[in-house]
Amino acid sequence: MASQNLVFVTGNANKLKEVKAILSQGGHPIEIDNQALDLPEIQGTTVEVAIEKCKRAAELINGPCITEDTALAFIALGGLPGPYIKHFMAELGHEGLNKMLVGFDDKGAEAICTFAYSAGPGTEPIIFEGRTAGKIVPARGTKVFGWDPIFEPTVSGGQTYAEMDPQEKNKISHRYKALDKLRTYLQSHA
Ligand SMILES: O=c1nc[nH]c2c1ncn2[C@H]1C[C@H](O)[C@@H](COP(=O)(O)OP(=O)(O)OP(=O)(O)O)O1
Ligand SMILES: [Mg+2]
Repeated sequence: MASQNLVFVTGNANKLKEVKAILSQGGHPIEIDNQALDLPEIQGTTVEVAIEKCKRAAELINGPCITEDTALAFIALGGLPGPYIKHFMAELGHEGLNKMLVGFDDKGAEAICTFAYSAGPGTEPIIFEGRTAGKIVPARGTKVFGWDPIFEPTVSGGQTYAEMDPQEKNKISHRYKALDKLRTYLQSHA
């Protein structure tokens, strides 16, 4: 990156908080600015959604930027709701999301974070993906961020994301893993 700060285009305050926390750690902290735009999101794979969203963001702010898409993929449902989790979450809530899996033995799920970096309008965004495996459980913990209360990562010792200390979540999360790749890219292209 050049000397200018990176702009993270997101309307989600909780995402921004975690991204700032994760990128402030390590030897070379990366500072980011935020623009809270509600970008249109197409249907498709997590990568297709992420690429189109980032292209649109770069056009709107007319400069380099990053965007982020979060998906929650239920294994028994072939990866759905996936990138559509926001709408499923809004309509069904934690209880409804659990009920979607009632007929299935497999409660496995994967949290997927897809960052996209655009060097500016007209350039092809680059994708950085992070995945954390776990399962869907009845809600436990603080109801602060989305589906955190119903996602129990495999490596958390039985805690849901919402029961974990935020710093602990940020060490194993889908978002952390994607940002780790983005950080490596930005540092080697400084
Ligand atoms: O770590 C997380 N833990 C729990 N819930 C989460 C997490 N990360 C995103 N979420 C929720 C927010 C939204 O309901 C959906 C993703 O939708 P997504 O379009 O990527 O986010 P958004 O529209 O809120 O913000 P943005 O302006 O960056 O698109 O999953
Ligand atoms: Mg969104």
